[in-house]
Amino acid sequence: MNKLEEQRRALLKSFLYALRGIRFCVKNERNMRIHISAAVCIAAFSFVYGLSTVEYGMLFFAIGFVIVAEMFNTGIEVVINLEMPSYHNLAKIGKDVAAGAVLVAAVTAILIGLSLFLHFPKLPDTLWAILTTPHLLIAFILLAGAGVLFAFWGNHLFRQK
Ligand SMILES: Nc1ncnc2c1ncn2[C@@H]1O[C@H](COP(=O)(O)OP(=O)(O)OP(=O)(O)O)[C@@H](O)[C@H]1O
Repeated sequence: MNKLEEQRRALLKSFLYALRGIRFCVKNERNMRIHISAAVCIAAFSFVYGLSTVEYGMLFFAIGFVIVAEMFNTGIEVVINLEMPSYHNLAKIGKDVAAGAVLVAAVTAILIGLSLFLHFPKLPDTLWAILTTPHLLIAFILLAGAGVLFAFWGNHLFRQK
């Protein structure tokens, strides 16, 4: 195997490990699935609402920020559980700080969401348009229902090892 092929394989492997990490979080962390479901519903709403390119950038950054925070939290929890399965004050601080980071990210995302969507009369007009357009209403009800199912029972979609 030549050097280039070796590098290509190493790159592919690290990409697969990263995907495995994402899969672990989605499978094992209900909060992660709640974030994903909420993000999909908000993204769908934003397409009806209509945002500028910069606003879409802010929205997707806020979504990614929360998901990344949740993944770091999960990683820290796993390492603490490995190193300190019994009660320890430092383990408690570590987990509480990691959970605090997710809370900060979520509050930041909510503030960004409010600054993007809290515009009058655009917000009530969009909600009214969804409520009075049957295909949009059905699409959002199905999306919200699927989101709830995925958030609370989505772990069953994964093969149990
Ligand atoms: N080994 C430990 N020593 C001391 N306190 C701990 C320990 N493990 C957990 N805790 C405390 O219990 C809280 C909950 O921990 P847990 O591991 O159950 O995470 P969690 O809140 O269920 O996270 P998630 O819902 O994201 O999986 C922590 O924030 C921490 O305060």
